Amino acid sequence: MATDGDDPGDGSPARQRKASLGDRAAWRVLLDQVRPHRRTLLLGGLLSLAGSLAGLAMPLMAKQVIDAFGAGGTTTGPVLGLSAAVMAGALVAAAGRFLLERMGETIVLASRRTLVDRILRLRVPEVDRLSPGDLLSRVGSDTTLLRAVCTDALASLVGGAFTFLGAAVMMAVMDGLLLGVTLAVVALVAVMGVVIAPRIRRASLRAQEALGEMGSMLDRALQAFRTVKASGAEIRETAVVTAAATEARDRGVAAAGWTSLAGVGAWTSIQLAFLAVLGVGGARVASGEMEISALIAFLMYLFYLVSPIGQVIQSLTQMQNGLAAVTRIQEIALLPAEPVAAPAPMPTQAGGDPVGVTFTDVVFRYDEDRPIVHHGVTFEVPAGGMTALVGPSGAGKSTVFGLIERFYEADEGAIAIGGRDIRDWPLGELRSMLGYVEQDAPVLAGTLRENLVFGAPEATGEEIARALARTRLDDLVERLPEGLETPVGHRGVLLSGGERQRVAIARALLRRPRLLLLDEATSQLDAVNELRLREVVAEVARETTVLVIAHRLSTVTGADRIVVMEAGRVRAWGTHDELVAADALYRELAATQFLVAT
Ligand SMILES: Nc1ncnc2c1ncn2[C@@H]1O[C@H](COP(=O)(O)OP(=O)(O)OP(=O)(O)O)[C@@H](O)[C@H]1O
Repeated sequence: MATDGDDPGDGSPARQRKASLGDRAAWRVLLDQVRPHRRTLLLGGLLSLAGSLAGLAMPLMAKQVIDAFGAGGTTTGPVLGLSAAVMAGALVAAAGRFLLERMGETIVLASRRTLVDRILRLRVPEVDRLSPGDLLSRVGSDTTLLRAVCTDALASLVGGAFTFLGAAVMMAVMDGLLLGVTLAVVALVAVMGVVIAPRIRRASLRAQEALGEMGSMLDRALQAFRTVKASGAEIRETAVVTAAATEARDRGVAAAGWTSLAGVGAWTSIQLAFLAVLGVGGARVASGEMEISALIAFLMYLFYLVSPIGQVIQSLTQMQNGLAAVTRIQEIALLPAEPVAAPAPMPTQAGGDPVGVTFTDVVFRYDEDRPIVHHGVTFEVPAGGMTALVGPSGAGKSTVFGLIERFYEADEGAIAIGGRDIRDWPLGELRSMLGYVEQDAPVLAGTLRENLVFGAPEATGEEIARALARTRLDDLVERLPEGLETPVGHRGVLLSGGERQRVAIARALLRRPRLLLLDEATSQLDAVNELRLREVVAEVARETTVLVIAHRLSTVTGADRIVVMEAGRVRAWGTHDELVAADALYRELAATQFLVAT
C-alpha cells in the first residue's frame, strides 16, 4: 500500500519540501469535491440503477422466450417486451450518465478555480521554488484526470455496483449453490485489486510528475526562446524536453502494465466463473435438479455479475489516477499563501501623501540554507523627494524592495512605512500605497492599455493620457497602428527595452503611489531615453517619495540623498558631494563601471 509521504522519486529540495498527501487524505479530498453534488450523484446513480434493472429483466425474459419456444407458444409478446426493456434501459442509463458527466465538468471547474486562486495567492518564496511549467500542468492535465474520476469512474462504479448487487440477488433467488461458486472466483479478483490498486496510483503519480517536469523544461526553453536560438541550443533543449517526455512515457507504461494485469485478472475471472458454473450447473441439469433454461438465465446473470467487476476494476484504476492528481493539486493547496484581502481602494490624489520608510537592524536570508543577505540593515528614507540606493551587485538592494512589498518577511529587526510597522498594515492596503517598477520592467501579453491600467483598473482616460505624457509615451501611442489598443506581444516583445521601462513606470504612476520603488534598468539606454526617464523620475519625486536603486551616475547626482550598501550592510549615506568626499566605495562606484556615467 502507498504510505503517507511517499517519496515522489526525485530528491530535489523543492520536491522534498512539498507536503505529501496520504491515501486516506487524498480520498477525503476527492470526496469533499463530490460532496456538494451528492444529489446529482444520487439521481445519476438512481437512473443508472433503473437502467440496470431494465437490463436485469433481460435474462428472465429470455428464459420466458425459451420456455415459450419449448412449449410451442408465441414469442412475439416476450420479444417485444424484451426490446422495450432494452430501449428504456439504455435511455435511462444515458440520462444518468449525462448527469454524472455534467457533475464531473462542474467539479473540474471548481478545482481549477480554487487552484488558480491559490497559485496567484501563494507567497513569493514558494513560487520562487516552483516551476511555472509544472504549475500549468497541475491546472491543466491533473484537473482533467479528476474529471475522468468524477464521470467515468464514478458512473461506472455506481452503475456497476448496482448491477452487481441486482444480479447477485437474482442469482441467489435462482440457485444459491451456483452463486456461491461464482462468488468464490470473484473474491480472488477482489484480492488482486487490493494489491494492484496502490501500485497503479504510485505509477500514475510519477507519470504526472514527469509530465509536470516536461512542462517546466518546455517553459524554460520558451522563456529564453531567443537565447536558445542564439546559443544554437535547439537540439539540446529538444533533447532535455524529450527526456522528460520519455520519462512520462516510461512511468505511464508502468501504470499501463499494472492496469493490464488487473484487466487480465478480471477477464480470467469471468472465464473461470463461467466454466465453473457451466461445470457445476451442467451436472445439475444432467441430474434433473435444474432446468436448462434456468442454467441459461443463470449464465446470463453471471455476465451481469462479472462484467461490472471489469468496470469496477477499471473505475478503481481511474480512481487511482484521480487520487494521484488530487495529491498533486493538494500539494499546491497546502503551500503557504497570503491572506485573502479585498484589494484596498487606490489612494486618492488628495489622500495620497508621500510616506517615508525606515529599516531598523533588519536581518534577512531567503531560506534557512541560504547565506544571510541583510546583516542588520538600518536606514531612513524621509517622506517626499528622491532617495537612491547604490552598491555593488549582490549588495542586497533589490532585496530591500522585496521586503518593503512584503514578498518576504524579515527575520529580525523592523521595517516601518509612514511610521507604522509593515506587519501592522493590512497587506492589500500596504501594497496599494506602493508603486513598484522591477529592473526588467515586465510587460504582460495584452494591449498597451491593459498594461497601463493593470494596477489601477479604474483609471480614467484623462489619467492615462497624463501618465503617457509624463513618461513621454504619447509619441509612441500616436505611432502605433491601433494606439492604446495595440497588442504588445508575449512579455511585451513588440516594444523596445526603453519603451517597456516607460510602460512599467506609467503603470506604477497610475496607481498614484505614496512611495515609488524603482529598480533602475542596468541596460544602457540611449541618451534621449535616459534623459526622458530622469526628467520623469525627478518630476514624480516632487509629488511622492521615490526610492530608486540607481545604476547611473546621472540618477544619483539628481537624488536628494543616497544610501550606500555593501555586502548586506549600509556603509554610508549622504548627498553625492558628501559621499564623494567621505566614502571610498562610493567614490569608486561613481568613478567606475558600477555607476554608468551618461
Ligand atoms: N529569490 C532569491 N532567492 C534566493 N537568493 C536570492 C534571491 N534573490 C536574490 N538572492 C540573493 O541575495 C543576494 C542579494 O541580491 P539582491 O538582488 O538584493 O542584490 P542587488 O544588490 O539588488 O544586486 P544587483 O545590483 O545585481 O541587482 C544575492 O547574493 C542573490 O544571489
